[in-house]
Amino acid sequence: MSLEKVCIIGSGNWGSAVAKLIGTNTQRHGDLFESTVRQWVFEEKVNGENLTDIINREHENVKYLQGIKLPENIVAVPDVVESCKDATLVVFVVPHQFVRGVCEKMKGHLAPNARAISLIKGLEITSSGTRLFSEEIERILNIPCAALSGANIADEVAKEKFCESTIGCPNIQDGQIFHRLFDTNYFRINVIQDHVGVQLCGALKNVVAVGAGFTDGLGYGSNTKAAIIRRGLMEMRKFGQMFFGDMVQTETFFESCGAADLITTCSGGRNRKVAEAFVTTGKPIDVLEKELLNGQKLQGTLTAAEVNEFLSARKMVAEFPLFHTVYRIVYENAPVECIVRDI
Ligand SMILES: NC(=O)c1ccc[n+]([C@@H]2O[C@H](COP(=O)([O-])OP(=O)(O)OC[C@H]3O[C@@H](n4cnc5c(N)ncnc54)[C@H](O)[C@@H]3O)[C@@H](O)[C@H]2O)c1
Ligand SMILES: O=P(O)(O)OC[C@H](O)CO
Repeated sequence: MSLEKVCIIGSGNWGSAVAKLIGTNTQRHGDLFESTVRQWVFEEKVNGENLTDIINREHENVKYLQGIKLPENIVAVPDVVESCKDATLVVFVVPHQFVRGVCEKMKGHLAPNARAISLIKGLEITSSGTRLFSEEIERILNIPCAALSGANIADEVAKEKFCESTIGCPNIQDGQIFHRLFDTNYFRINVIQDHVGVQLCGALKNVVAVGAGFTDGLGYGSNTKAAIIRRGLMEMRKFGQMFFGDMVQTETFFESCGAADLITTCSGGRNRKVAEAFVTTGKPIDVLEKELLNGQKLQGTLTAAEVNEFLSARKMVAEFPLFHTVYRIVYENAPVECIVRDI
């Protein structure tokens, strides 16, 4: 049996933490994976030097995951085609707004038996419909795509603080391979078959996190946060039931990708942090994203707009008061107090 050749598409905060996991596991499971893992890095200058050169020399992504050493078998590559050439396992971990452009460039360069896994927390949503990123990747690259999502703040995972994560993979054999690619004693994976539910949870929790950040900005306490989390969970499940029907299992909301991710993202995530600052400083979201995140990308406000466009087109915003209120506060100058008054 030939060894799986892994590539990672993306190198932000999560992409870098995941590179550490994957680099360790490809060395540990030499019976299954080639050791060398190429990682596509969106090239940029850091102190006048290419980020890829720094990563390959220092074995550290000094911009997106400072202070964490990456295994030496992780090789940063600035050209996306070169990074994915003949890969059999492709890990997608880019902010959701960049997925389509990157996939288009990769067409025709993967191994014929390639499979992918999406770690992206977002949905491709327009007024005409909603598409999961696994579907988008399958459509463009014509390969099957699983999903991984969980209560996983990148900095904590990189510091090896115990957590869990969920892989949704319809193909049981591929699920076992992805399990070996990601699972460690501090990053425990549960594999389920519901890759649709896993991705819905990962995308929609970001909108809830923005709402939770608003309540922090208002100085409300844990009880309010718990109410936002509970309402958010209900709307996430309702969204799944209404638009994906039997493809989403209720049990998935009890996995790490569901309730657990809501708790962590509403406590320690970037969406929460920027939303809190939106209330306390009065600055626009895009300004705060630049000031507070050092190049990292906010997903929740964009997803709030996309979800709202989708629901509006179906005249269904009233059925999702939390999602709609987050949208109104960010994009329509609704008073931030609406986050409790209108849900
Ligand atoms: N950071 C976390 O804790 C975390 C945890 C779990 C899941 N996620 C999800 O993982 C996905 C990736 O997030 P991240 O945290 O790795 O990224 P990030 O927000 O930290 O970094 C942004 C990345 O986008 C790249 N970029 C900037 N402009 C680009 C362009 N025009 N084209 C392509 N790439 C460009 C940057 O180089 C950088 O690598 C997101 O969907 C996120 O929700 C993040
Ligand atoms: O920092 P956030 O808000 O993008 O959330 C990070 C992870 O998704 C938490 O699991």
